[in-house]
Amino acid sequence: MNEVTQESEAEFGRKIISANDITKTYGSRLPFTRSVEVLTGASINVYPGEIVGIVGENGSGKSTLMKILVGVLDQDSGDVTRNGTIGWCPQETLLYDRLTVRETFRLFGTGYGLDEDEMTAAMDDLADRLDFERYLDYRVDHLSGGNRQKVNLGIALMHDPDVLLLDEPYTGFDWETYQTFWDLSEALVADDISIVIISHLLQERDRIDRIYELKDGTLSEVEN
Ligand SMILES: Nc1ncnc2c1ncn2[C@@H]1O[C@H](COP(=O)(O)OP(=O)(O)OP(=O)(O)O)[C@@H](O)[C@H]1O
Repeated sequence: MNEVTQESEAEFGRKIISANDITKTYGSRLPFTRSVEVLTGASINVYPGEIVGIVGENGSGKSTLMKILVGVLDQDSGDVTRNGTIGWCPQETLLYDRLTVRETFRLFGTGYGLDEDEMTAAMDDLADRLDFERYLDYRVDHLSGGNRQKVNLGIALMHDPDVLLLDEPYTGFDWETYQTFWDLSEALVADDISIVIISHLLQERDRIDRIYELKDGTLSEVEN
């Protein structure tokens, strides 16, 4: 093995997520409409314990990129490597309306392979930290938008992921919850968990370690 390869392997070991030269074009939804070329060679690295922001205009492809990083959408070309467990908070909550919050945690907890005690401990801890204990027996379709987002975030966190990918997670949060969200994020980062966050809000920039801008299908790191 030559020196360059050894060096890149050593560096690679530190990356939680590494994506190189990702391309993605959506086929046209309707006949006679054009396909949409969204990503044309996007690359990003995420290291342990950092908060990485992704900014870009509406429709620039941020959610598409995040879905590819998570692994729920396939890229057309390029590689994604994940060195840890992932928690994902999609822009539109993927929750089942007819389940209660408690049942929702059981469902996802089972999916994550947690046992009964782990599930209950994670749910109680997150309900306390995000302040939704009193809604545990509410059906999801009876929750306010902000409380659905809290549950969405709780679900993304309940299996102690190594990296949390958040697609505008605080839509609908009130100010107090927004602060709680950032306190929680700081605690996670102190535990070496990484956070990738799609954000539109300029006032958050000082909370974020590195920012990538998505423009014309590629990512470039911008001054923070
Ligand atoms: N399933 C799909 N099929 C076809 N086109 C799609 C699909 N999903 C997204 N697009 C298109 O791909 C482009 C990028 O969408 P995407 O949602 O990734 O952007 P975004 O940067 O997250 O936008 P926003 O800031 O508005 O949330 C848009 O032009 C969108 O219309």
